[in-house]
Order: sequence, then structure tokens, then C-alpha cells
Amino acid sequence: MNPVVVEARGLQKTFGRQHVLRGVDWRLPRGTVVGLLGRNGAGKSTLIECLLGLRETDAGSVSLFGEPVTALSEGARGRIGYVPQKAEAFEWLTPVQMLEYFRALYPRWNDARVEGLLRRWGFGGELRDKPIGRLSGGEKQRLAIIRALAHEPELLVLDEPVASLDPVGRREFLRELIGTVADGETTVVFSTHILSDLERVALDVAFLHDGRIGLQAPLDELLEGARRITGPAAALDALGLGGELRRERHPGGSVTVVARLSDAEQARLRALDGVQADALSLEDLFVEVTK
Ligand SMILES: Nc1ncnc2c1ncn2[C@@H]1O[C@H](COP(=O)(O)OP(=O)(O)OP(=O)(O)O)[C@@H](O)[C@H]1O
Repeated sequence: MNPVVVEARGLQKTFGRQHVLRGVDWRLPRGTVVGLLGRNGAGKSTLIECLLGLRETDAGSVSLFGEPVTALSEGARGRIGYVPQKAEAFEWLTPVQMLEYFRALYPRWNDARVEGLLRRWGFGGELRDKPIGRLSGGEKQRLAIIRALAHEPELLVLDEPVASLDPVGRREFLRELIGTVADGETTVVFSTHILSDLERVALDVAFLHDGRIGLQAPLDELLEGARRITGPAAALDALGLGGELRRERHPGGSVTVVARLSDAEQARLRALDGVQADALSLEDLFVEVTK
């Protein structure tokens, strides 16, 4: 059993009267690579900030590498890499100066990786010495990713890391990320709205909805088993499907059910007349689960 890297229990966070996190329980064993999904304003950035101890919570607790996030040791801090949604820091430094600054803070720093990424990600020439404040949004984001990968973190948390990247930049980032997680030792939390990217890299997906992690599962299992089923309520109820995610009643006694089905349940369903079952894409599932 892999050790647990992130453990959140009963996390709650309100802003004024808005209850954004309503008791998040989340446990990520080492090597988990999870895409965090949710509608705009669902609380993904808030959750990420609470997990990293960057934002105070109203209730609940978080531990990282087995240590309470409120009293994290220097050693544990050095094992974390974080790319915030907006990388607006150190605007007066050049990329090279900023990386030098961070290099001094970490016990481990992979110079060869940093140099390779700088060259491949457009910082081979004049951008190296340009103040960060004058870089484009995508350039700042690339630099934030380089900084987060440089000390080879064991926990990498990325808040919409590709939002400002062009398709080539996204592809290069994903390639780098896939390389990073290949060892099975790095734990990654990765929020994004670009579901096609998740399909390429995330092993698990988690949906944040109504202030809680409503569903987390391996992506391939989720896509294999998820169905939107419409038919007479009585017939569907008789099947006793587990894993129901959503149910909508229609006039006349029929229902639409979104559910995760086992192979056996799928077989039982196929034998039923008058029932329509459609497979769902990740995008369909996102819409259904976050309704
Ligand atoms: N500092 C703050 N003060 C007041 N409200 C806030 C603050 N930060 C976030 N919120 C509110 O909390 C909710 C969750 O915001 P958050 O940024 O966590 O969502 P998100 O899921 O990351 O959204 P997006 O996908 O749009 O980036 C939003 O309704 C937001 O307006």
C-alpha cells in the first residue's frame, strides 16, 4: 500500500455567506495523478490553496506527507511543487534571476532539466534576460511550470497550468508531465477545463461539485462504465443499479439515470426492452455530474 501524500478531512471554507467547500474528504496515495474537474467557481483553486496551507480553512484538516499542513517542516515544503493559476510573482526579476533565487532555497535542483526546458520552451535567447513582468501570459506560465519542476517535487500541484498555453505549448507541457509521472513516485493534482488533455495524462479524475469531491475514479474505468439510460422507472428500479450519479424523472413514469455500471449490470441492461443506454464521453460526464 502506497503511503498517503495528501489527506484532507472535512475541509470547509466560506467566503462571506458563500459556502465554497462543504466538507471535502480527499486522500491521495503516492503516485496518484488526478485531474481535478469542476465548473467555474466550484472551488478548485480554493481547495488547492487550502490543501497547500496557503489559505485558512474554517474547519477540517490537511496533512501532506503525514505532517499537518499548518506546521509543515522545511523538508516537506521542499518536496512540493506548485503552479498557481496566475503566476504574477517576481515580475521585476528576469527568468534566470528568478530561477537562481529559487535554486538557493531547495536542497535539490535539476540544473540540466531546467536548462533543457528553458531552451525547448522558448527561453533560449532574449527571453532569459527580460523582466518577467514583460513576458506574455503563456511565457509566464511556462516559466512557472519550469520552476515547479526544477526541484523534482514529489507532490506537484498545478492549477490550470495550460490555460494560457497555445496548442504546441500544451502538448510540450503534457509530454513533460507524462515523463515526470512515469516513475510512479510523483503525486500530481492537476486542475483543468481542457478535458482532452486530461484524457492524455490523468489516471484518475475527481469532480468537485457542491463543495465536495463528488466522484473520483480511474478515468478509463469511468468512461468504460458510465451510461445515460432512459427507460421506464419500474424496469430500471428492478435492475437495482449501483453507482447512480444522477436521476431525472419525466412525465409518464420514465426516467433518465446516469450511472456507473459494472460489466454484469451492462449485460442485464442489454437484455431489457424499451431502455436506451448511451455511453458518455468525459465531457458528457462532466456536464452530468456537475449539473
Ligand atoms: N478571496 C475571495 N473572496 C471572496 N470570494 C472568493 C475568494 N476567492 C474565491 N472566491 C469565490 O469562491 C468561489 C470559488 O472560487 P475558485 O476560484 O476556488 O473556483 P474555481 O473552481 O477555481 O473556478 P475557475 O474554474 O473559474 O477557476 C467563487 O464563487 C469565487 O467567487
